[in-house]
Amino acid sequence: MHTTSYVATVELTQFKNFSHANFSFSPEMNFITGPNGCGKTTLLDAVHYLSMTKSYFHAADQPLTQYGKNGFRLEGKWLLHDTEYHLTCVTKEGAKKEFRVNDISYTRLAEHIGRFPVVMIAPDDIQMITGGSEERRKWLDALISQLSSDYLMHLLAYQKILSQRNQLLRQWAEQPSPAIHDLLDAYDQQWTPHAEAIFEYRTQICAQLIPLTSQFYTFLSGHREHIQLQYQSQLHEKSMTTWLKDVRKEDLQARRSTAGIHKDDLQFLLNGYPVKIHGSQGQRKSFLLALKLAQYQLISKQKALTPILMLDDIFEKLDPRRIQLLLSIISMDSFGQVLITDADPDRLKAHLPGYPYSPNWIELIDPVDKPQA
Ligand SMILES: Nc1ncnc2c1ncn2[C@@H]1O[C@H](COP(=O)(O)OP(=O)(O)OP(=O)(O)O)[C@@H](O)[C@H]1O
Repeated sequence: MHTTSYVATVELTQFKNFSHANFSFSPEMNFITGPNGCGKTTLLDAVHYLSMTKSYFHAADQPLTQYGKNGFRLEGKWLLHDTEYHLTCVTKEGAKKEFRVNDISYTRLAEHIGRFPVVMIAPDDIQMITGGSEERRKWLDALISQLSSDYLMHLLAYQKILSQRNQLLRQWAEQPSPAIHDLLDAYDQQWTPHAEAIFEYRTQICAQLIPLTSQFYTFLSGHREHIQLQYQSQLHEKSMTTWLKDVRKEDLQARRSTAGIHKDDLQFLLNGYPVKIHGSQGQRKSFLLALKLAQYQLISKQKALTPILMLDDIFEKLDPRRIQLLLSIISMDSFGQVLITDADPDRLKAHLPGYPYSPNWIELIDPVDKPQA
């Protein structure tokens, strides 16, 4: 039996265009509409921030702080297993970010990740399909990190050693010394167990993710198209230890680490051809939706609770039939709270007759006293 995890209210202070605003949400479907630039995406990002301790769209906090201010505050009331949680985040220029749940701060922010799960789908996510392999690894890493703090720990350690190892290789190129081999041996000994653990996690997750994504895509295409996905990793061929021995010379020449799980990728095929090259815009978007819905189902299954699903302006380029099929998927019992933004309320209204719940509408207006840069 799944528990619904949902956000009941959020309060935003000095967060982008919101000087101060409160919002209440339904535990089921929420439609957020309003003209371009009124803050629909920002509202979803506030929910994401409270759930993941960071923005979905910006790596740093500074672009989120309202122009001319020196920090922002976000508060939210979450319901999880019928218990209320108050999440608060306060940022101030030059000070450490404060993050509290029911007035208790974390020693490490990473401890918060995965407690109040969310899945976001936004237009730029299409980069996962059309962009380089880093986009797909980032997505897979965020997914698995929500499921396992052990994975996140391995990933952070792996990345730290990768950057130190690359720095060492660059330094060696400037000042070669035979001591490099002992130093690399020491790094590699520490590095290998993290690589093997990450590979193991990715293999296990992909084994579940691949059939789920295929099912969602087949459904979204009205059973007319089929996809294939593949987890690609050098570690399928041989162990990390063997790779590191085999590429030592190459690493020294290239002045960077040429083998490891930072080279992994996911391959997406539609009817046997790379969707990145051959897929139409609607087909690529459907692929993205199928991946994210599979991500949702995985998190939901492993945590035995339904994450918050946020769809930011994703209907563009989808034909009405695919929109209807998508809405029918997310209105199934296996989905919990959904937050959808669209600048066009009529597009959402057009699909309401087939929708089982009466949604909560949040209509944002273009603020007259919009803060200026
Ligand atoms: N640091 C900031 N301080 C104040 N306002 C900001 C800041 N950064 C961005 N803005 C403004 O805040 C608004 C944020 O808009 P947001 O992207 O949330 O709108 P939206 O309703 O999703 O728009 P669209 O329909 O175009 O996607 C924009 O008007 C933007 O110019």
